[in-house]
Amino acid sequence: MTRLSVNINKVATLRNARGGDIPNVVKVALDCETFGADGITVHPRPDERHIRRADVYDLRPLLRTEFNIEGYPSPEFIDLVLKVKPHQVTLVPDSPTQITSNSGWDTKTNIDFLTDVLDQFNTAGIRTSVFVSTDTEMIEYAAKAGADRVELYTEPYATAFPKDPEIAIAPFVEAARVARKLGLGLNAGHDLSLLNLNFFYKNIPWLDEVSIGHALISDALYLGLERTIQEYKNCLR
Ligand SMILES: CC(=O)[C@@H](O)[C@H](O)COP(=O)(O)O
Ligand SMILES: NCC(=O)COP(=O)(O)O
Repeated sequence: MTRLSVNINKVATLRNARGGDIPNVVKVALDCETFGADGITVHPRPDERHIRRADVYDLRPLLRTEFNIEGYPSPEFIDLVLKVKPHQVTLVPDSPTQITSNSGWDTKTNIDFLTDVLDQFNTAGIRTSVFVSTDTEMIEYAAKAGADRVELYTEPYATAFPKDPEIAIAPFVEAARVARKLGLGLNAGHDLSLLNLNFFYKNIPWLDEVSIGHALISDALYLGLERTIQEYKNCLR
């Protein structure tokens, strides 16, 4: 079964636009779970432009499904994750000024850093995932660093999909096979949508989890949150 983790960053973006508590991020997360989400993902960024540190603490005791925290492993991020102890932490190589994640790790260059950080999370009993491109050497070094899983950065797939789905998926199938051979679990995310998700799943059915935010929350404006989550779940069958 491929799990759907709903990324609620964009719900916090909307909340922050007015400075109040509408929409309430915790309520939306709990509703996502009620509507069928298998997990909740947040990506607290240093400027707290969407998810705030306080949201992460508020969510932890109330969620009933898997909690995945993504982010760059700065000392502050590591401290937050070790205190909150989510089910999974996903390491992303973002600089503080980035608009959104736009690449996977260079796991070879950063092997010492990643090994040290992953060791801290593994010791704390938190499942670890490393955000990577489809470059198979990067996946091999993620395994060497001690990751439990890799998350494939799917923006290049989403961009190439409308023109030629077969060409778009090919490097992802190869990367997924390499990850499986290395004994790594497999996640995927970024720009997955109702348009491209089912084809991705059909080609890589051993995928453990997808985390989806931007397109899913946008679709919910038209379809409502409950129907949207059901439609995304239908893409994973
Ligand atoms: C790690 C990743 O793929 C990102 O998609 C991220 O979690 C989304 O972050 P923003 O919501 O800040 O664009
Ligand atoms: N890890 C990817 C994620 O959580 C959501 O990415 P997106 O759907 O907002 O592009």
